[in-house]
Amino acid sequence: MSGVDSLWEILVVATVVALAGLAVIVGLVRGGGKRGGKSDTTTIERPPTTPVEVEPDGDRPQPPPGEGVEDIGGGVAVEVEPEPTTPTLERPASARGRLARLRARLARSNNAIGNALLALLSSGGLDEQSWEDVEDTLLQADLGVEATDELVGKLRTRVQVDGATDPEVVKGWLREELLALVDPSMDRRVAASRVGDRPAVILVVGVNGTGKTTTVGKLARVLVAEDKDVVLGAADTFRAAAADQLQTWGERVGVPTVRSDREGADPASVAFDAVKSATEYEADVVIVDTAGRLHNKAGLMDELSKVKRVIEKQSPIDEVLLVLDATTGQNGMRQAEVFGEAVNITGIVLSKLDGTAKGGIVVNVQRRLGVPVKLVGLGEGPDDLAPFDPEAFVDAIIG
Ligand SMILES: Nc1nc2c(ncn2[C@@H]2O[C@H](COP(=O)(O)OP(=O)(O)OP(=O)(O)O)[C@@H](O)[C@H]2O)c(=O)[nH]1
Repeated sequence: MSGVDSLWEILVVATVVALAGLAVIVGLVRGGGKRGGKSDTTTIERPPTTPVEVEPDGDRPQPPPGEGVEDIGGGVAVEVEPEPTTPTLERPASARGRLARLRARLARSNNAIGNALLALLSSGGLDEQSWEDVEDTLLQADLGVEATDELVGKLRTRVQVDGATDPEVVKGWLREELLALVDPSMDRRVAASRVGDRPAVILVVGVNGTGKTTTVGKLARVLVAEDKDVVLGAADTFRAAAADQLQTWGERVGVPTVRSDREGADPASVAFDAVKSATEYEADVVIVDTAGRLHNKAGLMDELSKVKRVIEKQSPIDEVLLVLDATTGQNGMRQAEVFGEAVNITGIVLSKLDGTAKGGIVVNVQRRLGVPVKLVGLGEGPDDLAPFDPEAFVDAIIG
């Protein structure tokens, strides 16, 4: 064998060895983000760490369409490379006083109830027809038959005994009675603090399109504003974009998302991995988003029970939040009941309360389910989720 041949052989062997080594390194790096026994299905997506904090996008003007294209004259446009940007973190609005801040939105859609009631009650000499009108107004606001009867009964007694028609006095009664129905004594805290040596676990459920993913993203912001370490779990593996959507919410406030690489992956397995990662990460709380499901599809409700059971193999669940679209009325009540049977609901999130004059649903759903409304969604903006405050709510309704 010539010297040249053996040189070639050495070169070939060295190249093969180098390529094999490179392959091993790439494999290790890629595998680095995967977790536990289910490492082939989920990854934890950590957001970039960032030195700069900015206010949320919500109120910032968006770049005009066509930005990045520069007209260099003569009708010729060339693409301009965008300036490299430093990834930035948003600073979410503090949770305190959010409902007061959003009160105008609540009032805009629900003031009509208060105004109609006050007009009727202050009109003096209330006859049967007027009381029926009061009842209708309350029913239209989705207060429910039982609570409506109760409220009208109490107001009738007070009007009979006192006979007052002074609008301010009547307003005071209405405020008192509505507040009693909303029940300020209920514990509305969201369980989001570490329990012993483990993170709190929050599971978010509901039918399609009620606003679950949006709520999880907004809730993460509420908790980040309270300086909590949050991990998100994208167990909505049914809708392709849901995990991306959730991850984007997380990245905006520096929160990692545990998600599957594979569309249609087992949601229980992703939920399990999310809780596991949150434990390893020593997070304060993990919030698991689930796919929207119709309450009348038994298979899907079984799947949800399985997600719950599988998480519980690893950690107790501290909070199961049912997201209800406030505009769905009685159908929403039925959903609430069925979900309540499948998983033990501990709190309600009423989304889209900004677009409906049906604020009475707060009372109705609490009674039917026996669990408190803990959060309300009042818009599509990132900070349009507020802890539910009974007093601010009633004040917004009656003006
Ligand atoms: N006006 C208003 N819109 C909301 C609110 N919450 C959510 N939405 C909108 O509702 C739509 C559905 O929200 P998603 O979070 O994608 O709903 P989802 O329940 O996760 O959907 P599925 O996963 O398909 O079941 C989006 O357009 C949200 O912006 C709210 O409080 N007010």
